[in-house]
Amino acid sequence: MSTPTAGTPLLEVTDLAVEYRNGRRSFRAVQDVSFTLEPGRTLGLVGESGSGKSTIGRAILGLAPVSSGSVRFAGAELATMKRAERRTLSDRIQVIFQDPYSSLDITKTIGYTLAEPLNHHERLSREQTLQRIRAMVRRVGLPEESIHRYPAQFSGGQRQRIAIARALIGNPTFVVCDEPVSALDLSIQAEVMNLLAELQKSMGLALLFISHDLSVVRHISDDLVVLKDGRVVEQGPAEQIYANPTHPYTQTLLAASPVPDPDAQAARREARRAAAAGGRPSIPTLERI
Ligand SMILES: Nc1ncnc2c1ncn2[C@@H]1O[C@H](COP(=O)(O)OP(=O)(O)OP(=O)(O)O)[C@@H](O)[C@H]1O
Repeated sequence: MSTPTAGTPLLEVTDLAVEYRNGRRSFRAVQDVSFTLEPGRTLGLVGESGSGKSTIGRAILGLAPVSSGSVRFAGAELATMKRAERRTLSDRIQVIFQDPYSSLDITKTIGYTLAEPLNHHERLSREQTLQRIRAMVRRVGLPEESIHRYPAQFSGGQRQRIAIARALIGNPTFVVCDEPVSALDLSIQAEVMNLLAELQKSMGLALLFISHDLSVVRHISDDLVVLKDGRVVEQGPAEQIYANPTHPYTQTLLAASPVPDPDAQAARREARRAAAAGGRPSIPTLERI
């Protein structure tokens, strides 16, 4: 499998349709969805509850039934890929879910949880494994001694940091982030989003960032796909869509975004200046802007 270079899509979703079957009944949750994601970029996938966002994320991960269309990752067709072959990609494709408990084994120490992906894919000595784990734990802003503790001994925000560490320790190129901050308090959401934005940049990750909340994806997304009832209603560069949403549904979603706050607006202007100067803006606060 080739490694794409900048300008070449890492992920190419074309005319995707997903149909859930329950006995003789079937339900088409997603149809005619197409988008691309280049290495090192972030695509925000937004829409109301039930619009099909998680279904698309799961289809990419091989967890939802693709009925037609194509999902290509680094040139390989994922939609029809056998499970064993897909497993070989698990060091390159990772996922962060809303609820960190779903990706953390509560009976295992954090050190054990972080060692697992490394043991699967890399031949490291015990000392090298420990070094990688300690470095990753520090990188997500937790003390090194965290590796001896269990998930229940951490707050929700800290647990999400651990889930992020687990997803990233094997150096993936692409991460599906499915509502990763929705279950967290607003102030903690900002911290975790800043962490994700920093790691995305420093590790050159491509992110598919799923959220029902436009204000959450605003600062991190290069491009946006807006979904309604399983179909794309609008897509393009994020700044363009935020500045000039053309579809009434996007306008409604944006209008439903909470009322601007003067401090947050000033912070946003500052962030735009930073972006224009060449850097990706940090996310100063995630109050509803
Ligand atoms: N396993 C399933 N079987 C049948 N229908 C499903 C299944 N999973 C999801 N659906 C339906 O597919 C539609 C899209 O669901 P999906 O979870 O993808 O939406 P979403 O935009 O991620 O919403 P939410 O944020 O609430 O999860 C919904 O109508 C949902 O009820």
